[in-house]
Amino acid sequence: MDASSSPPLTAQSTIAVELAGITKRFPGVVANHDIHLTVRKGTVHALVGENGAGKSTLMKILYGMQKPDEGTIAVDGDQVSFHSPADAIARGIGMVHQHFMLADNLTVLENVVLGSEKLYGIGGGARRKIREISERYGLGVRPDALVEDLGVADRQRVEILKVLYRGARTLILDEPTAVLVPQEVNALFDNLRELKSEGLAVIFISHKLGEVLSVADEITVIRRGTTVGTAVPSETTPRQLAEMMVGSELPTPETAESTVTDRPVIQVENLTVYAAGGASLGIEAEPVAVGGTGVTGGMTAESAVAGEVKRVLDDVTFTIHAGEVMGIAGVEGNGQTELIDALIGLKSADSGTIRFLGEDITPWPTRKRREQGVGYIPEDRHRHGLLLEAPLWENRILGHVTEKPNSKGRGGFWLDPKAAQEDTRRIVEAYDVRTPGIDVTAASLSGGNQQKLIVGREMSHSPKFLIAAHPTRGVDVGAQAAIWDHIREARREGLAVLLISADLDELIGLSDTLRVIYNGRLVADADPATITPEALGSAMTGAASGHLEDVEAGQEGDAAAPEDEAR
Ligand SMILES: Nc1ncnc2c1ncn2[C@@H]1O[C@H](COP(=O)(O)OP(=O)(O)OP(=O)(O)O)[C@@H](O)[C@H]1O
Repeated sequence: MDASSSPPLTAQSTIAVELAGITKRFPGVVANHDIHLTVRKGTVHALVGENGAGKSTLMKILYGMQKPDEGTIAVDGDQVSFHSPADAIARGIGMVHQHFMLADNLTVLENVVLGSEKLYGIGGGARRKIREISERYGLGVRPDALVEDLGVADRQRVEILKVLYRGARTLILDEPTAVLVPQEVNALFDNLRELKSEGLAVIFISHKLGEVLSVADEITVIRRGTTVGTAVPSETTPRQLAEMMVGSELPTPETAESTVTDRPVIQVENLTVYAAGGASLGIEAEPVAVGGTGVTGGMTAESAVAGEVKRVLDDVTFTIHAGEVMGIAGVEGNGQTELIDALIGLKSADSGTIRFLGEDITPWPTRKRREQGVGYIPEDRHRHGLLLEAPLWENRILGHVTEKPNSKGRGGFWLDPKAAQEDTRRIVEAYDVRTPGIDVTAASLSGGNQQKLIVGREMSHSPKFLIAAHPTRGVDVGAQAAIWDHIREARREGLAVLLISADLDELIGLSDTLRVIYNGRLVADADPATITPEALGSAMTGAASGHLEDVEAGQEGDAAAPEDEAR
């Protein structure tokens, strides 16, 4: 900054937030040790570091969710002491969490005013304010839209608007791009630039180092709980940034050779699932009585009148062979969740069949599928992957209580806590789960380390078919490479994988075959060796179908690849 510019800005007046000497201890862990962070107004300040480095803890301290053991916080030059998020909000600090906190069945306006009714009321005043903020920062938020009808990117904009409505001048965004496709990431970055130009400060946490370098003005690197330096984006590469994070040179990732065989492991034919409640993809549908109850209670094909009920999965056919990773690209909400649920048995097929190693498993319950070798890395690790309040080793057993020990002596731990504890120690070691021990609760692990534990657990059972939903979401670059290596190693031994990921680099890097899902249908396929993230991203919005290389060459196809094609 040019200090002689007029009117002169004192250093203090340009600083939004200053954290000094922050230390925070948990039993067995020093999460933050003497951390210093200065965030200037009108900038995007990125915070990067390995899983468990202490980023979230630091942000929870700034947002009043946790109290530091030592250190000071200054906002706009004033020393503050926060006892709750309400205190932080009152001083203009806002946080957009990775897991959105909106009520689906309420409108945008209702969600925004909830808890802040005193600010602008609940009617015309609130609506006017929402419109004003939306226009000012280019958020494109409609106050009367129902949140459940909104896609992920729109929900995120509502969350951002919500904190701006409460008067935030410093916004903390915790891994905001993890759930977005490239086009949506660009739109978010445009929004952030608008916020900057109005003098707001944004603290941006991300593991995607390329994005960090493109959007940040300043970068602070945290390693093992302490600040190790700052980086200037124009003079830094993603690799250099990663090396600052880990404190050593990164190994060059191995290149993957194809291991695809011609032995089908999973064969899905004409799989169709109807929306239980109608318009889950945001398309109008007639209400239809749902047959059955509980999680497997989808309606029967007979009860659904064609054309009236939305097919959330529409005539889906594919085969995955031993040694093959099949990636599915798609904007969230296009049938991925239903496909996963149908494969693991949480949702019943309304028509079509699922074969596993030649056997028709369509009527099988989840437990039987799991016992026979279907591994499952769920989309929502908190809801389906972990018992947050249970110790790590009990989480090791979760979902595998009925299994007999396999040839490697793993599994069947229900009556054998010692074996579970031993295997948990092995996973902690093999997957580099950063934890003081295996008796701490899953809740006390950092997000990325929770993910590593789940992946380790599922891989331990030597699955024959792995459903992997966002297997490296929230995981740092080093741990991502390690998880890929584990999956590739199992693939070499014949594992078949269905990979669903919002990370297009991961889809392209790990898959042997690629499909695009749109509106519940597999509309396109691509060769991971040649496709670009941009072309894939564009097909995900429904802009292209058929074989994507053909589309680029101007010969649009109309169907997915032949189902038994092996590479
Ligand atoms: N409530 C808690 N109780 C005990 N330990 C905790 C608690 N919260 C965090 N920790 C520990 O503090 C350390 C820092 O965790 P933190 O969540 O801040 O990391 P992070 O940098 O945000 O990681 P990630 O990238 O995986 O989200 C970790 O070792 C974690 O296990």
